[in-house]
Amino acid sequence: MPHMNAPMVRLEGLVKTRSQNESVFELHVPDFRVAPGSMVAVVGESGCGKSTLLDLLALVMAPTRVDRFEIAPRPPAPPWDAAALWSRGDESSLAALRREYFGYVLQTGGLLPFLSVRRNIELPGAINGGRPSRRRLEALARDMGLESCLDRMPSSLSIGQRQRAAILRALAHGPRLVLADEPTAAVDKARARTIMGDLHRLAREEGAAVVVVTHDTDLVMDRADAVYSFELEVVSAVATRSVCRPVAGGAP
Ligand SMILES: Nc1ncnc2c1ncn2[C@@H]1O[C@H](COP(=O)(O)OP(=O)(O)OP(=O)(O)O)[C@@H](O)[C@H]1O
Repeated sequence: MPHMNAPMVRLEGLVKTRSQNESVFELHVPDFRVAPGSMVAVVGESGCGKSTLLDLLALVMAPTRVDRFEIAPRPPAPPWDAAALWSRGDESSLAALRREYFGYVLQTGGLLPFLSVRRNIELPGAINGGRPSRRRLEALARDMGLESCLDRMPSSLSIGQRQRAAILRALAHGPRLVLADEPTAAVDKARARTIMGDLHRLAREEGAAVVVVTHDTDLVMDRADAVYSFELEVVSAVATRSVCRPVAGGAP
């Protein structure tokens, strides 16, 4: 079916300008795409614009300019025109898109310490009025090796287990786009590899698109379907420009 390879996220000609005191940072994203079932990694040195790009993709930060910004969570239904939603200031549609179709994995997991792992995983769905079925949740937990962890409190889990639980939480309500900000920052290299592998496999099985931001290029080079990086240019004493492009051989 032709729509199977249509990008879930398509970003073209984006510019985001951020200023702080007298310094100005300008991020350029000429062409960024993520296909369903694929994992795209965003790598680069500190300050190159990774979090800025993730915030733009998460629809929590408005682009300064953008030629095309489309999100197609349910092909063959036509994509949402995020550029038009931003230019109309349609916050409620942007919020609905985020709530219904997006999942997030944070650096340190972000599990609430006073709820069991199961309740943590059910929470986003409960807020949206649709918690995952017990069967789905337990099947996913089995798949992630977390069966025995569901009814425990996060503090009794290892850091690696907590991070896998956070991935499970992001995926349990069936998001179409998963945004992961340094999801392996808190674990050692061997665990980080396993977690990245799990994230990729689950995304593929679920047909979700994943964008993962990381400092660790080695970790994602042979795992991601595409890798984007940044060319940072100091324009003047106060201005920096960063251009986000696919790394050779990693174009989606
Ligand atoms: N709230 C803000 N207001 C203005 N400029 C900001 C703000 N936050 C970040 N910046 C600037 O935007 C640029 C990109 O920051 P960003 O956080 O996206 O980089 P990053 O690649 O995620 O860095 P790190 O790996 O250190 O988290 C930096 O020059 C930073 O100083």
